[in-house]
Amino acid sequence: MTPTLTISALTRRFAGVAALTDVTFSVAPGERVALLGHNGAGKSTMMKIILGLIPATTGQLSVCGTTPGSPEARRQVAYLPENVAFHPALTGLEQIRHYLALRGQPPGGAMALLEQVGLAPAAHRRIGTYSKGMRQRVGLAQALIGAPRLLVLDEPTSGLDPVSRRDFYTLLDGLAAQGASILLSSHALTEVEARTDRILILSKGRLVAEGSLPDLRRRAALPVAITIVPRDADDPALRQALPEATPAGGALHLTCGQADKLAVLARITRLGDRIRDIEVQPPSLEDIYSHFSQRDGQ
Ligand SMILES: Nc1ncnc2c1ncn2[C@@H]1O[C@H](COP(=O)(O)OP(=O)(O)OP(=O)(O)O)[C@@H](O)[C@H]1O
Repeated sequence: MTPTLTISALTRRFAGVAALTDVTFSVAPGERVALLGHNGAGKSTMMKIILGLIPATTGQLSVCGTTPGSPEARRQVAYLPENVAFHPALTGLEQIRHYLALRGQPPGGAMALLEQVGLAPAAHRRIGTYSKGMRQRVGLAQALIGAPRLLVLDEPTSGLDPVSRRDFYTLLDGLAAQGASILLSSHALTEVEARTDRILILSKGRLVAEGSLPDLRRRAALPVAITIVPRDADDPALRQALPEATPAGGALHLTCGQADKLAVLARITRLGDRIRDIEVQPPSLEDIYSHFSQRDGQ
C-alpha cells in the first residue's frame, strides 16, 4: 500500500537551532499515528513542513504522492490547530457553509459534515454558546471538507474532558476506518496509548523511538510491577516464596523483568488460596516515553 505520507532524512534548522534532525518515517492509509515529544521537540515544525507552510532545510517529503503545500497536496491534507477559533456570532451551520464556499464547494454539504461529527442537533446555535468540545468538532467538520486523505491534528483533545476526548477519538477511528491517515500530536500519553496504531517519539528534534506500543514496550524492556493481595499479610509462606517482595498497605509488591514474568507468576500461583488477588501492571506509555527520552539525555 502506498504511504500517504513519506518523510526521509528530514532536517530543519532555524538560525543555529536544529529543530529537526534526520527524521524518517511514513504513515500508511488508515493509520493513526501519534507524535509525542517534550516542549520544543519539533512537533509543530514537523507539522508546518508537512502542511507546506515552511520548507525543510534538507530531506525528502511526499504528501499524498505530491509536494507539501502544492495545490494537489492542499486539497488532500487537512489541519486542525490546537486552539480553533471561530466567529462566536455564527452558527455551526453558517461557519461550515462559509468554509465550503471558500473551498469552492456547494454549501449544501454543511449539514452532512456536522452530522458526521455529531453536531447536527446544535447546527443552528451560535458557536459562542458551544462548549470547547463542540468547537473542536466544528474544527474537525471544517477539516473534513473535501474528504482529506491525511489529517494533521495538533493536540486535538487538549482542554477536553474525558468523555469529549473519548468521543473525539471515536470520530477519528471512523475516519481511519474509511482510509484517512491521521497524524496527531499530544501530551496526553494515556489516551494515545489506547487510540493510535503507532507512536513516534521525538526528542530534541530526533526520532528516538517508533513503533506500536507493544513494540516499544518490548524494546524498552522495562520491569513489570506485580501486586499481590494475600489472605493473611503475616503469612510466613509468602515471605518464603517471594523473598524479593516488599510489603506495603496489606499487599506485597515486586517487580521483575519481562523475561522472568511467567516464572514469577508460577511461584505466585503455587501459593494457591493463600492469595486473595493479584494485579500485573506492564510499564505504561509514560514509563516508556521517559525511558526513550532519557536515553537521549533528557
Ligand atoms: N521560527 C522559529 N525560529 C527559531 N526557532 C524556532 C522557530 N520555530 C521553532 N523554533 C525552535 O525549534 C524547536 C522546535 O520547536 P517546535 O515548536 O517545533 O516544538 P514543539 O515540539 O511543537 O513544542 P511544543 O510542544 O512546546 O509546541 C524549538 O527549539 C523552537 O524554539
